[in-house]
Amino acid sequence: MTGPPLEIRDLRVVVGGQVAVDGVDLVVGAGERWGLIGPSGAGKTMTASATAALLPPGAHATGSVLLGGTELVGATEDVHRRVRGSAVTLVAQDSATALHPLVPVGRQVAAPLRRRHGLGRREAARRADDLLADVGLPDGTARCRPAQLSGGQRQRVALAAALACDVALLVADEPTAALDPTVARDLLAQLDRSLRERRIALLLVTHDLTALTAVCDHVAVIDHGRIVERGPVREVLSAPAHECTRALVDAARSLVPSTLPA
Ligand SMILES: Nc1ncnc2c1ncn2[C@@H]1O[C@H](COP(=O)(O)OP(=O)(O)OP(=O)(O)O)[C@@H](O)[C@H]1O
Repeated sequence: MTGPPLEIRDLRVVVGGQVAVDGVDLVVGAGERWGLIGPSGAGKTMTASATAALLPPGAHATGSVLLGGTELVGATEDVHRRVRGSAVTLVAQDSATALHPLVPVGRQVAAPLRRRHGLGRREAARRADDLLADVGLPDGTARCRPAQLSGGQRQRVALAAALACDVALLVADEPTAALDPTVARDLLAQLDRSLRERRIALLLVTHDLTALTAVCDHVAVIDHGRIVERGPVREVLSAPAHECTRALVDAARSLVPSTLPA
């Protein structure tokens, strides 16, 4: 890999005739954990989708998104397919729904290990067991089908599958939005540990400033498709300079007064 895990320059995304992302610049260095926050409709998901080579049909991107030196903007679907799972992987709010309902989850975690890393069946199964244990799932989980697991356990399986890809950058779009607060907190703690151990960089899209402070070291605030403020999480949240950031911090404080930096 050459260059940082992610380097976005002057990214513009037009979708449905609307400018969803309007000149975003963002560099995520090796092992850095960036949060992307902003009001609804600000362009967070479109930025994350462009980064994960997963823009919806009809969306048109210009500018540059370099993943470990590979340009995604204007690249063919072949290039996009190649970087997904080798340079970047996405965990979304509904990633668990992407699991096949009839296939034991161990085989689903093992699949990228076999496909991308060429491991044999036994070795891949052993690695999948390790990964499921690493994300805090009990022994025997590998044999379960998704319906036998809770929502939080299924999101952990999705995280294990993402870690199996051994990428430099994980993009997570509201990975805990569908979980209750306790389960969400545990999953975020797990995400934090897993990324630290592997030195994987993160781009986390979230509405939840508690999640942001739990996992990220840096934050970028996006409004109307533009980044309006960025910096270390504690600095930005304790002294927000832009009115959009102030509104997000005030709203979060009114809900959970004690969990944000003073
Ligand atoms: N598939 C689509 N077709 C047309 N317009 C879209 C599509 N997806 C998003 N948009 C528009 O692009 C803009 C940015 O959307 P995006 O989903 O990136 O916002 P967001 O910041 O993630 O919002 P939220 O926090 O509500 O998920 C919005 O104006 C939205 O209406």
